[in-house]
Amino acid sequence: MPLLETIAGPGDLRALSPAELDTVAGEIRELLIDKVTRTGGHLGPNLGVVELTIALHRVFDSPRDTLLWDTGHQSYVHKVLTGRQHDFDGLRSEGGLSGYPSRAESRHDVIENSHASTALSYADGLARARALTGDGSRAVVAVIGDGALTGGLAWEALNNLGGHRDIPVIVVLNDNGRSYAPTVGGFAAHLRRLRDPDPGHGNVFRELGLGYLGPVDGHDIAAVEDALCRARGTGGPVVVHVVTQKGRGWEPARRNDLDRCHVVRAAPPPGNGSSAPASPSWTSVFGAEIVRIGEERPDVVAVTAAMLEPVGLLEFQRRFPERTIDVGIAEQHAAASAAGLVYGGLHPVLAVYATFANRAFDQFLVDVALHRCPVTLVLDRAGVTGDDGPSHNGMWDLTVFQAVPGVRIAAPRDATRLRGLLREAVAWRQGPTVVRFPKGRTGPDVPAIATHAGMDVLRNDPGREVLLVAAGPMAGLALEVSDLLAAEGIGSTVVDPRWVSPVNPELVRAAAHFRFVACLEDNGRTGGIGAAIGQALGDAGATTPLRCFGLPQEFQAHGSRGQVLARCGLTAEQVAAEVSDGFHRQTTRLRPSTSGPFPTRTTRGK
Ligand SMILES: Cc1ncc(C[n+]2csc(CCOP(=O)(O)OP(=O)(O)O)c2C)c(N)n1
Ligand SMILES: CC(=O)[C@@H](O)[C@H](O)COP(=O)(O)O
Ligand SMILES: [Mg+2]
Repeated sequence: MPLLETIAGPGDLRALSPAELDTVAGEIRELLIDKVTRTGGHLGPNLGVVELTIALHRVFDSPRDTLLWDTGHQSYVHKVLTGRQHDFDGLRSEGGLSGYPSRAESRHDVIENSHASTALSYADGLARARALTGDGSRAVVAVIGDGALTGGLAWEALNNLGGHRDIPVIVVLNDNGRSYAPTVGGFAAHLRRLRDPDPGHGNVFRELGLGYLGPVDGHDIAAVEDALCRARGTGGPVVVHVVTQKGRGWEPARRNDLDRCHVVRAAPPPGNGSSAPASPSWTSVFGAEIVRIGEERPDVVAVTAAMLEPVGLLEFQRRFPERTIDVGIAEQHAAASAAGLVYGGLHPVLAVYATFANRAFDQFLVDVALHRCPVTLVLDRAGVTGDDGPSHNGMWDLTVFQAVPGVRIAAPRDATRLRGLLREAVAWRQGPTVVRFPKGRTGPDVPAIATHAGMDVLRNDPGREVLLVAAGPMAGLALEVSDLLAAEGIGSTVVDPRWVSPVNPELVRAAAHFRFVACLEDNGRTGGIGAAIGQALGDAGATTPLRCFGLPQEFQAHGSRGQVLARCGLTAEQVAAEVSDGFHRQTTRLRPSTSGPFPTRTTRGK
């Protein structure tokens, strides 16, 4: 029986000999490689923290002591050691193991979100609380990667931690030299020097008021344990600099110089050798078009926040290395520096995942939009992403960026529209633009039968019964809904605004002529496109009822994109049923009625 089978919880690690610990480490790697290559997930990062996590759980007594994982994508080993080793067949599947820490799964888990650079702030707050409540004997340990440490929020926390030398926090810097690609910037260079110790090493942290221990070989369990015990003994804020190898122990990762298998995709289900040629990914369509634009526009520069390949900028960097900027995991800096790039005469195209743009809202608002900077923000993974869990869904960008004065937001419905709208966005010099598209493949093009005032008409019903407004790739869903409505005798017109914000006044004018309007979007309903259209209809004095179909303003547990959309009522059948019901109720309301909704006279005695 594998020795790992005897590990029901962290306490079982403490009785093992060094040789047995090495055996357990090997068995964990085998488990992760076997399971994650099938389910998909963050295999590289987790193979790099096997020994580190074993050492952490031997030195600290979780959950009495608290282990915080920054970004959380590297917490699989932690899950294996805290009673969940048999749950990995369901990793990232609906109802199965989350790809990130989850309080619902275990009392050993704390930070559930997947947004980088927040754990040190959590640790600072928790340690202060423990000091104030007399709970200071419970250790607070935060594991943060060298990539996450390029995020500004982490330095805000370090500044605070260094300012309170009597509050113990153990910062475990998991330094594998990479985000996806090798980490960038001056601090990354400093870490590289630290990895080759010299007399002056660790002084940055000491200057900041934190202790420094390291560099420690992160694959030597005894050495890591010794450093963690010494760190605990300092009684104050201290950094334990652990040097690890991302993807350690797996040959495909060792050979992968792009990202050490940061994320591996789920193996295709058996017998799924689909013959139909897959359509291109949204990301690849963007990546190819921005290169063509780069050839025509020497003022266009591409900016990434440590995700060059994931956002499709690898070829742009190969072609225009001097016009490609990787700022590290620093979306706020990216947005503010984009304003500087504009002031210097350039047109930045900042490509990030939609959910990560949330943290750059203020810079986009007052550094970019206030100055009417022509920055183009390209939001990949806009809408439901699904298996990466609630903090990864791109369900806030339309809400957040519609609030920015002067911004224009485009939502392409297919590859052809993405190419065209990206060009329109980069050609727009009067202010910021946003182009958003989802994760996955574009699917076939959805042709327009007509265009009107910049909008594409995809289906036209002269009866003016129902108007379906589809934002971006919801066009496909809208056409399916239209078919279902037609089957029950309800005519519908389908329109793709292309530029979804600000609301096209021609859309408002046309909508007022229909008996029922429905808007379909892959964003939260609060402050979404539907809400904006409703506001515009009201402002225009139109009385046409509007139904907004979007994501409920809730955190959506992980699952496939299709499962989450169905959970949110965004299937053709669900939408068509609601539209039909609303339409018929409206029709009933429109019939001349003998009595309004309120009694015409007070009935005596009742
Ligand atoms: C705010 C934010 N931006 C981008 C990402 C995407 N992302 C996830 S992990 C990662 C790299 C993290 O590198 P590091 O912290 O060194 O951890 P490692 O994977 O090397 O263990 C990035 C950029 C994110 N999760 N959060
Ligand atoms: C942890 C993190 O934020 C990224 O690694 C993200 O999970 C990648 O998402 P995709 O798999 O959609 O590229
Ligand atoms: Mg790293």
